[in-house]
Amino acid sequence: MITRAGLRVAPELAFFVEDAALCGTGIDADRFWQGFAAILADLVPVNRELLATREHMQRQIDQWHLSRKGEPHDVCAYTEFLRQIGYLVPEPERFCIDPRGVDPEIATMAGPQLVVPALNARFVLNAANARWGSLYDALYGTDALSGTDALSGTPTGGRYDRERGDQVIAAGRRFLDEAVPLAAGSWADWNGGQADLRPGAQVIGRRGRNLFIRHHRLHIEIVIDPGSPIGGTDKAGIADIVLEAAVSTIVDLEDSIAAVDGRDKVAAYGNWLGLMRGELDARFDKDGQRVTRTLAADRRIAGTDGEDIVLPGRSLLFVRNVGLLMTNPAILLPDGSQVPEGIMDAVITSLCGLHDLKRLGSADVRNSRTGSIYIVKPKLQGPDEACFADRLFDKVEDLLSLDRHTIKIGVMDEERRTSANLAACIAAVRHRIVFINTGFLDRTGDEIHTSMHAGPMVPKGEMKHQPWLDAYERRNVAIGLACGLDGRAQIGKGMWAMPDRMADMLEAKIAHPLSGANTAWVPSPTAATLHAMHYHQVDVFDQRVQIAAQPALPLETLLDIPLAERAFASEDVRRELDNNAQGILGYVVRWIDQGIGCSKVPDITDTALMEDRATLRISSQAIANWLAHKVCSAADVEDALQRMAAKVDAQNAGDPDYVPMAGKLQDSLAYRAAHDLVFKGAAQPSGYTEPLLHHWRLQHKCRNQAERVRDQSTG
Ligand SMILES: CC(=O)SCCNC(=O)CCNC(=O)[C@H](O)C(C)(C)COP(=O)(O)OP(=O)(O)OC[C@H]1O[C@@H](n2cnc3c(N)ncnc32)[C@H](O)[C@@H]1OP(=O)(O)O
Ligand SMILES: O=CC(=O)O
Ligand SMILES: [Mg+2]
Repeated sequence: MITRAGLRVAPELAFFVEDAALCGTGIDADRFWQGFAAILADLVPVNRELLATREHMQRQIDQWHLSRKGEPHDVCAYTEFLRQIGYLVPEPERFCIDPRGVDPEIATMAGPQLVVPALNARFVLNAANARWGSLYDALYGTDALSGTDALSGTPTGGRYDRERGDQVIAAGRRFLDEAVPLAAGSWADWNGGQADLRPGAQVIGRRGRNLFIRHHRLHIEIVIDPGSPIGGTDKAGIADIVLEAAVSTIVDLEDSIAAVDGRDKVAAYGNWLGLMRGELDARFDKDGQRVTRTLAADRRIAGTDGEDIVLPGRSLLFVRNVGLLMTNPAILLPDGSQVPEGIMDAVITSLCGLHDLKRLGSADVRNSRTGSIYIVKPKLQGPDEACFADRLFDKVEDLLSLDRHTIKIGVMDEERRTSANLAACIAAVRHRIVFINTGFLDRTGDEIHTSMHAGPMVPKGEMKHQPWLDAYERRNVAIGLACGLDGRAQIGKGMWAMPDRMADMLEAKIAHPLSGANTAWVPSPTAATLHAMHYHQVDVFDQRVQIAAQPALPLETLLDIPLAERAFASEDVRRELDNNAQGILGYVVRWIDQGIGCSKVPDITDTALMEDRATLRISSQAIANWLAHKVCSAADVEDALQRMAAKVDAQNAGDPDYVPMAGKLQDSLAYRAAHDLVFKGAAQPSGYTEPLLHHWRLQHKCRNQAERVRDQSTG
């Protein structure tokens, strides 16, 4: 560690800050470190107090339930109790948010939001470029059409399947007929000439022969290339239909990555800096070819009125910082304790954002056109924590000489205390808020943890149908609208966590724009392209007029605890335990052994599920809850973990880097991490998985390092 302004800083972080992030900003390194140290001196005690408040409230809630064991749940008394302990705060007076300089992608457009783990430059670049996506590729390469066209699954062979291709082309035409119909006739009969559209959509111009259409503020590019293999088979020469897709993207430093020390943090910050400078690139081999991926250029088109039009080539980028809980050894404070990671993230990701605002990198690539830095803040619990984030961002702005409220905040509504006090949370950041998003995965984990001692919860799969969840989703939109987010900020919905089930997504995820959300999360660029179709089917801004007129669901429904009001058959218990244990092990083994924070983990039926720390929180809390209420015994859980370790080993048999767990469970740090997550789950702060994951990942790094040293010394 090297010393800077009384802080001991990991050398790689100090060098990153001084040799890269500060370069060209005009901020002197000494001034930066002094300012950073002053922020820490001011805010670390507040951060700690807020965490202590969480613990104190949780203990009171636990006590409430324990002292009423066996009694029916009294919602009125419970709500009153939550008010008394300050868990519920008074509703603020009516107000309207007023962030300034918000990009249209956030304020006035409706479209998919992609999330991408920050540590993977190849994916990060792909995400930034996912503003435009080929509809033909998305329909051809997935199971998207299996519902309507009886296309079986995804294509297998490498050769073009003409029959499948024809069905994709027909589906593309159907989409155009529905979204942007011609004044007369069908797109299937269009010959490539002039396109007269029905009111609601406009042809805005051409790029070469390609036609650009605007509808619901989103663009569609009809690619005309009769010389291409696909265009050559088409009477209008249409080679593709390209949709404006991932309107915004979240570059994630939180639940989808494993960053436990200075080295990991610098890798993530480095990718964010590369994006903010417009200079990030990635070189890799794909299908036997060397590929260099860089950021896409904007699309310049000749407008129908003779003026040139520039359409953004890249998704508008947010960066998700971590929350208040974790500390990181990248910086040690004067008292020897670790830096709160969320404070470090705010300072350094904003410093990187300065490169975009000051245009210090590529001259052609810009993120925010309105001069904002967009930070997503996860897992905030209640208005005091939202206030804390506001204060932190004020201080970062002062450190970086930015105008007040340049740094915008996206508030994840994913903890129960935030959902229950959402208007007050929004009020606390009213001058800089640019989104609320229902992160239902974390929210489900918190639902279980908060009421851990109220009784056994319903199985994981039933959570989605519980009254609290409907109340949570609908109240979020209603409160967002009442606080003036319409036209000023995003109201967003959660992740589609089955990346390979695109037909199901097409059927289900239209519910998000229908609910009044102007964005919703998707796991991949392909999913973004397919989900973009929903925003052509639904005019979210019209939809909101009806939603705002509906009566709001009461707070009591939100606070309804999803208790299982029945006994479970032993085979149901076993199935649920197996399912959770398998998901936990499948995810954790990659996290601990390989540092992979988000992956497709096959579930017990071999359906690939996107697993991240939030889904792990649910599975581990679900088992911890059933253990606490003796729905299952410790022996049942041990048995499930052991059997599932063998199953996970088999599922990973093709991975050359995989180290099997079965047969040497106690030697496997990953297995021990999974074991702790369950058996120590009830005692984890807010049921979070980070403390144990970080602990075991650091152990793994130490073990690897020790082995390397031993190998070197033995020659
Ligand atoms: C609760 C929450 O917090 S949700 C938010 C956190 N979750 C996420 O961030 C999930 C983001 N998604 C992902 O990380 C990935 O899609 C995964 C891990 C789920 C699946 O990854 P893989 O198994 O590698 O996907 P798959 O093999 O189907 O596709 C890989 C291709 O798709 C691209 N891709 C997949 N996901 C993404 C993404 N999120 N962003 C950009 N590109 C992506 C890759 O770049 C790759 O293409 P390339 O070869 O041209 O580079
Ligand atoms: O962050 C998203 C969630 O669902 O949790
Ligand atoms: Mg979350």
